[in-house]
Amino acid sequence: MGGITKPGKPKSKRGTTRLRHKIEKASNAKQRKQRKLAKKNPEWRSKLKKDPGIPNLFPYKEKLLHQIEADRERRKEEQQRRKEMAKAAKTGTDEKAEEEMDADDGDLIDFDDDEMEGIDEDADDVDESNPMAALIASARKAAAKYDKELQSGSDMDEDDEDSDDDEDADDRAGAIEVPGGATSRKAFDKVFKQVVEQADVVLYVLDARDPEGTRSRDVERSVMAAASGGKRLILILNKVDLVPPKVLRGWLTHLRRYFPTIPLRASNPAPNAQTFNHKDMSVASTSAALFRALKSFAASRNLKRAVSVGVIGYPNVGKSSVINALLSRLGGSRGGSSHAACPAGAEAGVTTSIRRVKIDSKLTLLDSPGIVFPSTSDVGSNPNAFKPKNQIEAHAHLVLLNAVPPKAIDDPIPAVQLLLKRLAPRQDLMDRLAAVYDLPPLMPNPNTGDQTTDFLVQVARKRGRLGRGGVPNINAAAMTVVTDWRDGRIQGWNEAPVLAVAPAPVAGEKPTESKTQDSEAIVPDQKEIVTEWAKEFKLDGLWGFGDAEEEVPEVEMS
Ligand SMILES: Nc1nc2c(ncn2[C@@H]2O[C@H](COP(=O)(O)OP(=O)(O)OP(=O)(O)O)[C@@H](O)[C@H]2O)c(=O)[nH]1
Repeated sequence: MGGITKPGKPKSKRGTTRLRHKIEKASNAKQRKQRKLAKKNPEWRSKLKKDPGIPNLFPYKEKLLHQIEADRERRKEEQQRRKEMAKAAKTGTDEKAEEEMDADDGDLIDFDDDEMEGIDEDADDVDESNPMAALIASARKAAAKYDKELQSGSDMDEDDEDSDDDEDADDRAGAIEVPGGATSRKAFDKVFKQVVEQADVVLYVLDARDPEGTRSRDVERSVMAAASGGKRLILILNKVDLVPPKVLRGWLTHLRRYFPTIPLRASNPAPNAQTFNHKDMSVASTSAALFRALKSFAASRNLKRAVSVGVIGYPNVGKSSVINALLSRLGGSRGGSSHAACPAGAEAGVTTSIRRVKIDSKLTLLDSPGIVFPSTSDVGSNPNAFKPKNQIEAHAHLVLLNAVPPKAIDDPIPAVQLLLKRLAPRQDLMDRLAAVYDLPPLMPNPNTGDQTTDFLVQVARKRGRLGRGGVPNINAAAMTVVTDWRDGRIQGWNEAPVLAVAPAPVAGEKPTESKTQDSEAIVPDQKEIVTEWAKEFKLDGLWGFGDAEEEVPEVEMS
């Protein structure tokens, strides 16, 4: 036996190379075809989209599951009822049932709306077998709708220049790192120094919502150091549309104890901002008043050269808007953004980085604003400044002053906490805040006394700031709140400090005012200086601005 093979039989079972290749080719072709078919098959996609559900660690899981379950039950009951009524109507035995069914249809729509918290009627389109997915989808739709609304609002803005400004502001804000120590700080400080040095009139822009918070005594001192040389400092109380007239009056009275102060609306508000209707305080009229004051000053100086005007202030108070408002008064050429091409009237031969725009033969505008960065020494020297408890609160305060660029805000939650703390004593403002997000009245948590987390969870759900598995992303919600605050969609302001009045006026005598609360006066004769300067700027007409008793008008949505 062993080893002998019969002649004529093949030695091995191995096929020919040609056959092997043929089989390989056919197999590859078959696999290719299967892959192609699988791609076309819709099941393939839906398999991948498996909902991961709510993570166990999510603190509101129970609540959410309950809600989903109740939702499902009610929907089932409604469906059952509709079925029965449809059956009755079909048999024609009960006409009433048909009517009822019609009415019920309306109810059902209402019910769906309620359940989806009024987010979107289209939410019904999504897969009903997965309520969690439906909830997330509808919330996302609401977020998209809201973002679109904001977008179209800014597109519809009458003044294109404003939206350009916003972009510019964002760009520039992005360039600035957190105030206090970035490399770009040096460049900004240099511009600030140049503006103060070169300007005859320094316009110090303050935010009307928190004038003392955006006011630096150090800056005022540095400008005043050059006052004997004829430099003037004027306070510009900007964004007056974001505070009620009574609050504005209080601040004008307070600030005019230090420097001549001019109220201003430098720009139109952001879309959906909640503004107040002030008599005679439009963008055009207030910027015209400022322009007139500057022209009066230039005329009173009667110099051979033009008087130069510089603008300084905290980030985001509206410095560029003030420059643009003044530039827009140039005949024909719309100021546009501060980065617009230098108008033809610009003086040649300027060696610094600051451009000068010639407004007329007597007036020149330095068209780069000087940014004032908040400093801790201000808090010490300003008796009216907010005193933060710790580092976190100090940062939150800066965020609420809009002095921190959005990219540099790592944790916006403390800012929302501080905002709620400030608004809490004013029930009307708390109610308006709830209304902004379409929430029920805001209540402090009975256990912690704090409502920040509860509030942010609700905002996240309303605005579709949801993470994986529909978990509310409270960080993103907090950022939304911070942006809404920055753009005036959330109302809030500080009231001016009340001046102490001597207790018992002698009969027949006028009550005498005691010293201002600011014990450290900038110069001894502040009152005299303010009066003298006001004359140079012919502010007498403006002096009574806002003094007349006025009713606080209704809030107006822009
Ligand atoms: N409601 C309201 N918003 C204003 C007013 N003036 C300016 N703004 C808005 O405030 C935001 C900041 O304005 P900017 O002029 O860019 O402020 P800025 O001080 O130059 O800002 P930075 O360049 O970041 O320092 C913009 O969204 C403006 O539209 C105003 O009078 N009322």
